[in-house]
Amino acid sequence: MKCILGSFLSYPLKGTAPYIVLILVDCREMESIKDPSIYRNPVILQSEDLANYILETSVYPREPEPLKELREATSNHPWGFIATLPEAGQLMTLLLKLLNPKKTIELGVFTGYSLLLTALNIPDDGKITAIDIDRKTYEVGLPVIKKAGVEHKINFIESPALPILDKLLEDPANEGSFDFAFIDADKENYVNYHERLIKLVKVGGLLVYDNTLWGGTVSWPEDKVPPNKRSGRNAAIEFNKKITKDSRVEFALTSVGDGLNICRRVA
Ligand SMILES: C[S@@+](CC[C@H](N)C(=O)[O-])C[C@H]1O[C@@H](n2cnc3c(N)ncnc32)[C@H](O)[C@@H]1O
Ligand SMILES: O=c1cc(-c2ccc(O)cc2)oc2c(O)c(O)ccc12
Repeated sequence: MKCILGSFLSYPLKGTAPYIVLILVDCREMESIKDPSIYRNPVILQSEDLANYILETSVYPREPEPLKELREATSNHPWGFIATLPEAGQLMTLLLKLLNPKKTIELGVFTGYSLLLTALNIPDDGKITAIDIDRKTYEVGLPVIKKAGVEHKINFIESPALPILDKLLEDPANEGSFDFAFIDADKENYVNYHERLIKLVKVGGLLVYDNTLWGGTVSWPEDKVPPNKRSGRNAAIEFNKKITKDSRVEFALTSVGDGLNICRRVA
């Protein structure tokens, strides 16, 4: 279906009647033009060129081969754009190297980019509890995870995350037992995840939340945000507000990728 992108009056020949020229585009393209999320980091960074500069000079050249392979396998998936961005992955890798966690948890696996990078950066006897409602997407990346020799570190659980966190909290031995948590599932539940994870992650451990700037829309007036982006934008605003007031963490709301809110449990 075609949509009207623009129009103008044309006078082809002197003395002839003017006619209206309509500029038609495919409606899906029109949707993209109105929706800045098709551009990587459209508002968070100054420009698309700057995002590409970071990727081409610093991220892609140092991206480990298995992650590149998994990212390429994901690019064919219709929902490929929701995967954790490689520049966010690079910062996570650095955090993992600094923290050296043994026991981690991930909410929102999709095809496994953040999961694989975590598995590559914890010790051989390290363990990741990885939770997602959809095992099929995990299976897209699983051959790459197996080839990288890190599947034994992963306990994949196909389930909504909240009941699994509640189940973990039924056993007091799990309290303060995780070194690192990465949260990238449904954004509307971030505040609920935080209340559980703050008890599961030890003092000194990290909780890293993705998409906390939601394409830059957190700073837009709500009526300027496309309706399909409002729920994520409002969830990110509510979550960031909660973290700012939460004395149990020190944190940095960073503009890497789609906005990583990096929290360290201090109490
Ligand atoms: C943005 S993707 C995760 C991207 C992933 N971290 C990566 O590196 O590619 C979000 C994932 O959260 C999952 N999800 C959505 N709601 C969920 C829930 N309530 N509990 C667990 N997973 C959920 C979706 O199935 C999807 O795979
Ligand atoms: O456009 C999205 C959507 C999601 C999303 C939506 C609903 C869920 O239950 C989970 C995730 O996540 C995204 C994401 O993590 C991202 O980095 C970019 C875009 C989206």
